[in-house]
Amino acid sequence: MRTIPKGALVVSCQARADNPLHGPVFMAAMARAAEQGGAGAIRANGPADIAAIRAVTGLPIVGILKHWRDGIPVYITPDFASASAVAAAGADIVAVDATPRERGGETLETLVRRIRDELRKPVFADVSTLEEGVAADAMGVDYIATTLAGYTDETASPRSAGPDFMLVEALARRCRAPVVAEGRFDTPDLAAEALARGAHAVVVGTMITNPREITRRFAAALGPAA
Ligand SMILES: CC(=O)N[C@H](C=O)[C@@H](O)[C@H](O)[C@H](O)COP(=O)(O)O
Repeated sequence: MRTIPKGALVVSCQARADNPLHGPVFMAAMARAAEQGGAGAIRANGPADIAAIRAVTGLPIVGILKHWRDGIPVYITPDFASASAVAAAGADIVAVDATPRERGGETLETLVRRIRDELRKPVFADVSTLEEGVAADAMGVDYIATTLAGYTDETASPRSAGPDFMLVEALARRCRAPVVAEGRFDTPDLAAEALARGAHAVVVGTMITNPREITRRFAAALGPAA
């Protein structure tokens, strides 16, 4: 069974439908580039991308299925059907939103149990607070990640510009499961600092796999061209 190695850089290869790099061909190429650059695992969204990435790499894949529904805040692998699709596509580990928000399906506890017992996959819990991480830990998840810090009503204001190091540290102190730092790790130094503060691994998405957003940041820094 593939697991996330200690100290690994996990590269998130995701591109939404409005992104010119959307689609399995581009995401598989991103994953190959990430592997060649030294990634220890890949995070990917949706069965098509996951299957294409599975075909080109032996790295562990943390799979999710983003599913937006009107009026329901939880969109990262919200239910067992999504988790099953992610596992069937070849993910080694299934990541789920582990906040206590309305999820429009089975309870988080049931979802975690079914992924472990029926799909026989480790569960990667995306949380936004220490309390959520501690609760997920008690449910027996295999990894706890800071993915949603800054993206829930409770944590969005004020959303810090950088990563939530306080949460990484607090989770690492309190939880049995390894803690993965994720969200706004925009420089190599920030990623290295996460490990020093107790993270088991670090997920980096935007700053490695989203050239449109990287370009925006450079363009904004330069200001309008004459
Ligand atoms: C909040 C949410 O939906 N996060 C998503 C989770 O899969 C992705 O859109 C992020 O890119 C990923 O977490 C990596 O973070 P960053 O791109 O900041 O390095």
